[in-house]
Amino acid sequence: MTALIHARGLIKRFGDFTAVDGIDVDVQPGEAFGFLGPNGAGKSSTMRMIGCVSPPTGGVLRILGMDPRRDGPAIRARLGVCPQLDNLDVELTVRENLTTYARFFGIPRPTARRRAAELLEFVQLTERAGSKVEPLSGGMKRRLTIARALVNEPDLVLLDEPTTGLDPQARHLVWERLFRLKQQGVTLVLTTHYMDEAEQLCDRLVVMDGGRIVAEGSPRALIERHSTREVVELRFAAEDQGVFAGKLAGIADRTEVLPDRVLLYVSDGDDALAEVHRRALNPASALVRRSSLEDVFLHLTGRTLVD
Ligand SMILES: Nc1ncnc2c1ncn2[C@@H]1O[C@H](COP(=O)(O)OP(=O)(O)OP(=O)(O)O)[C@@H](O)[C@H]1O
Repeated sequence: MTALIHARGLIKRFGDFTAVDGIDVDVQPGEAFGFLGPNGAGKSSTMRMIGCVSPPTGGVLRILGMDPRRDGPAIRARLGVCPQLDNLDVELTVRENLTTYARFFGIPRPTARRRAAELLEFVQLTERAGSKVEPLSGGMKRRLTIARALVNEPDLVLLDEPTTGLDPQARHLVWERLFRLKQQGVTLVLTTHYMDEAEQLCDRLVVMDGGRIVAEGSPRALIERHSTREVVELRFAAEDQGVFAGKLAGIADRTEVLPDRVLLYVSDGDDALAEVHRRALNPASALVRRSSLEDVFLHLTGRTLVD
């Protein structure tokens, strides 16, 4: 099977600054693939190269088997792009945003109208079809941007931080729609700094930090490889944090002391918490949870994903 995205040693520099530092990526048809990393990791710079709007400084990049340096327009015609900031046309109605965009791809008017109706139904905006974009909520605008990205029936959909800035309810609605697309076999490539988004949506992902890929795999495989089954999160009064952290030795496979909490990486959280209590340490709060991609990131980089 030919990879829809094939990158080897891909580099993006801005002057002396290297934003993407030699990454290797392959995305197969039907996959939901993610770039997970904190702000500044190089995710958007990578997406912009994949979207053929920013030329690579070095390395190999093939999109849909073509070379962005040579075949940019042909590639772009087969991509659906949902940029980080909504760039909808506020002068137009919701429906017109789709039909006008369809015209850029040379889609005949009747087809554009039919497709717009289907897509508005899909993103649950049919009732707003005739209204202007401005009064829509952030979640509605994002859903419209996703609908717009689907107008040309793309082979590959690129989503740059699809739920950044949305409230939890709006995020879930976007996730639900993206999940539907994934089920339909649409290839999705997304960037995110939300580990729950990556866990929910991505079949496979790369963790990026400082322009490099620091780990690659399915969310489950990454957690199994780089974390323990459970985590105990302990919070102590600020003045006690250092003292207590010293008394936790030997309880966990690994202990992380963060400014606001101590994390114990263990196979059995309840056992570990019982031992904390046996040592007469009284945290202000204690939580046992499963390991997440946040823990993977912390382990690999020594930093939290969202600061
Ligand atoms: N046009 C540019 N000129 C100079 N530096 C840039 C440019 N675009 C991005 N950068 C820098 O490259 C680095 C990576 O940026 P990028 O936007 O790719 O990161 P990101 O992982 O997508 O983070 P974010 O979530 O903030 O978008 C950052 O340090 C950024 O300041």
